[in-house]
Order: sequence, then structure tokens, then C-alpha cells
Amino acid sequence: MNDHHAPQHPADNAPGYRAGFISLVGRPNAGKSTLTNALVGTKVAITSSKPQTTRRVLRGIISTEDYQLILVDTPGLHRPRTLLGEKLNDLVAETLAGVDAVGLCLPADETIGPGDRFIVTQLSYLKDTPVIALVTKADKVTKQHLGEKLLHVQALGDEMLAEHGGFAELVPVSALTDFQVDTVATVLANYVPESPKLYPDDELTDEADTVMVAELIREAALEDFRDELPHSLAVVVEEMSLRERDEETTAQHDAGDGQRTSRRHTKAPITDVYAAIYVERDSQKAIVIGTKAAQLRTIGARARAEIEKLLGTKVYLDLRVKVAKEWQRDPKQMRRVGFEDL
Ligand SMILES: Nc1nc2c(ncn2[C@@H]2O[C@H](COP(=O)(O)OP(=O)(O)OP(=O)(O)O)[C@@H](O)[C@H]2O)c(=O)[nH]1
Repeated sequence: MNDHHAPQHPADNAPGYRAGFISLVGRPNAGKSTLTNALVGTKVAITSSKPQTTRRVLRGIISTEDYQLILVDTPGLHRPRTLLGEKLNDLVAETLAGVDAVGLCLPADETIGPGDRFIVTQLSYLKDTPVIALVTKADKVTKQHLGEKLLHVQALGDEMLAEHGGFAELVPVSALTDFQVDTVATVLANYVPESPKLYPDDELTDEADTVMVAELIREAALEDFRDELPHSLAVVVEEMSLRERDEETTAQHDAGDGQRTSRRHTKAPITDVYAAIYVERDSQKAIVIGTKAAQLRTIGARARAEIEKLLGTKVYLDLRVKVAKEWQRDPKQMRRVGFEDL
């Protein structure tokens, strides 16, 4: 019999459908956020050329006809330096305990260093969780170099994850040139259990919008000050609400006996966002505000454009700059700047 039908896929809740949690880990700047974005196809995590911008566990969801992967983008795992660093590592450990598989990002253009080995040591404690090595930024090296890198990565897995039998898989990928991004998704999908969909399709991220909005503001604020304010800037969205705004449009037209003006009232949704940018020192506050508040206006305009894209409505953004001294080292201040969930 000739079958003209498209290949059958298991229905979302039918046997054969797979769904589960995946965590991408790797040292700062390894390309985790960029890969998450490429996999999910929307801007859910914030990328930057400076390490450690990802402070939150941001989740992106890949939904296909065969599987659903919920990606947990962990902060750069590193040796604890400040309290914030320690909390980040706790958070990473907690996040990893509940996932079905871990994707370890190792940049193709950098040699394996103590930072990578530190992370692999952490991963070796995770029993029964397969670790898939993702050799990121493959576009940055030659084929030959990539081949050598893959051998080094394999040796690393054999040595440090001996009890796991090494890395479960090795996949070179470039999020930038879209090389093997789909392959990464299908490989990861092999390691999640049979399960119905865990999230509805239209839910690209289950992270509260306020957290994403805060990240966008933080990114906008850091854009000009990566060196001056590396980790001393936090953003809290204090209030966010949607309202209908009356929009009055006026049109001039020629009514034969002269110009007439007609007015039309329409309702347009607008999101009001009240947010605070926290810095550690008065001097930093002055930098962020700038002369005659010019810098703050630039940050606001930049952030507003991104937030409008994210939310799909017009946005009214009210930004305040506040000082929370040494907040990175003080648990009370950390709670104040939105780390109460840690
Ligand atoms: N050429 C190239 N550059 C990449 C690729 N993926 C990421 N990058 C760059 O590498 C840098 C770090 O990428 P991120 O995705 O922010 O890295 P991360 O691991 O999330 O970093 P943290 O948030 O610090 O943990 C950025 O400048 C990216 O543009 C890639 O596939 N190719």
C-alpha cells in the first residue's frame, strides 16, 4: 500500500513522546546562554562578552512533535569568591540534582583548564545523570583543531567520569553559525524519559516575565560599563502591570468645504514597569545616572525597546538608581536585590 501521509509522530501524550529537564553547564563564557538561545530560538537568557552575566536559572523550552526539552541555563560555575559566588555554586548544585541530563559546554577555541576540571569534578558526584560534552564555538577553529579538541574532551571524560563510562556523547556545535544546533537537541532528547509534554507549547519560558525584564534592564545598564561595574549591579522589578491606554489619533482630511480634523479613540495595551537599579557605591550611582541623567535615559530607552519586543506591548519604564552597599557580601542586601529565592 502506498502511504502518502506525512510520517506519524507520537501525540503529545502518546507513548514514545519524551520530555524532561536538561542543564547546560560550563565555565563562564563557555557559550551556554548563546546555545540556549539558539536551541530555543528566542531571547531567554542574556549573553555578553563578559563572564558571569547569567545570575538566574533561566529556562527555555524546545517543543517538537517528538520531544520537549526544558533547558535550565545555570550561572557560570566557578570557585566561590564572594558570598554571591558561593550561593551561585549552591544554586548550580541544586539545579543539577533535578535534571535528566547535563550538557557540558567546552569552547573549541580554548584548552581544557582547571575551571573545566572543577566542573567535571562536580558532575562526577551526580550519580545516574548522563553528561553530554558539547564542544561549543566550533566555528572558531579549523576542522583539524576541532578533531584534536574532541579527542582531548573524550580523554577528559574517560579520566574524570570513569564511573559514568566517560561522556555519554560528544557533539561539536556552533550556535553562531547554526552548525549542529538541531543535532544537539536530538542528542539531548535521547536522554530524557518517555513522558507527556510538561509545558504547553506557547510557553517558551516559564521564568516570570519580571525576571526577564530585570535581566534586560541589567543588560542595558551594563552595556556601557562592563569594566566599571562588572558584578556590582543588580536590577529589581518592583512593579509591573498591564493597562489599556486610550490612544487618540487625529487625522486631517479635506471635507470639500475645508479642512476637517477627525479624532479616533482606540485602546492600546501598555505595560507599566517600575524598576530599581542597585549599585554598591554613590560613585557608581553617579556613573549610571550620568550628567543631567543622560546615561539613565539612554539605559531606559535601550531597555524599553528590548522589553517591548519581549512583551509585545508598549512599555512605560520608570527607572530609579539606588545604592545597596556591598550587596554581594551581605545576605540581607542580597534578599533586597531579589535573591530571596537563593
Ligand atoms: N564564534 C562564536 N562565539 C560564540 C559562540 N557561542 C557563544 N559565543 C560568544 O562567546 C561569548 C560568551 O557566550 P555566552 O553565551 O554569554 O557564554 P555563557 O557560558 O552563557 O557565559 P556566562 O553567562 O558568563 O556563564 C559571547 O561573546 C558569545 O558571543 C559560537 O558558537 N561561536
